[in-house]
Amino acid sequence: MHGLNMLLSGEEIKRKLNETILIEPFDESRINPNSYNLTLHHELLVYEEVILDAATPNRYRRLEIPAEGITLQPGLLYLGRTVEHTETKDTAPMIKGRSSLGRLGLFINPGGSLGDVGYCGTWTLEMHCVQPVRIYANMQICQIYYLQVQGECGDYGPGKYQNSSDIQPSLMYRELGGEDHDGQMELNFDELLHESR
Ligand SMILES: O=c1ccn([C@H]2C[C@H](O)[C@@H](COP(=O)(O)OP(=O)(O)OP(=O)(O)O)O2)c(=O)[nH]1
Repeated sequence: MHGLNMLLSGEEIKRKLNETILIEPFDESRINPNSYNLTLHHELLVYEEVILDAATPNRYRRLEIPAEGITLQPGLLYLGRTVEHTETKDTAPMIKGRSSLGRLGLFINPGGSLGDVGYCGTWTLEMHCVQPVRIYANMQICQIYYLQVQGECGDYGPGKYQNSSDIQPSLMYRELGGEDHDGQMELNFDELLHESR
């Protein structure tokens, strides 16, 4: 008989891999005693609004993390994503920023983020820092861990973030009656600058 809210060990994550847990790509060296380290994709989004409005799409700019890294600035929210696509069939996945980065004042999904049983996709990461801090693409940024769930779960299939493969800004506006069609506009300053030359 399993206890409530049991946390899967690293060994159990490996046993369930490709059965009820998918982590793609998977690297055995990133298994921890009771979690697995996920890595940072090379793109970030930063909102370009003076005030973020929960009820409408907000414009954003896309940044590429160069090989030499990028310095994050305090006072801005950076959205990133994991390189890895994950899926679970019968456990609730959670992600949590690594303590090694918390110790640099870089907060990733503060408080940890609870995923849904049945979520398939890459994870959108919410990051902000206390002091300017340099980060690099492909660094091991957060941990995913798995909780066993008591009782039946509904289907997350139609969830609004299901099958994310890009960084996904907030879709809260859909709940608040905001229009989809005026677009969560992506601002391509670099392209505009090129065109005006
Ligand atoms: O920081 C996070 C938290 C969650 N997720 C994924 C996994 C989760 O299963 C899904 C939905 O997350 P959550 O349930 O927290 O979002 P919501 O705002 O309640 O949306 P929904 O109504 O679709 O559940 O998004 C992320 O990518 N990043």
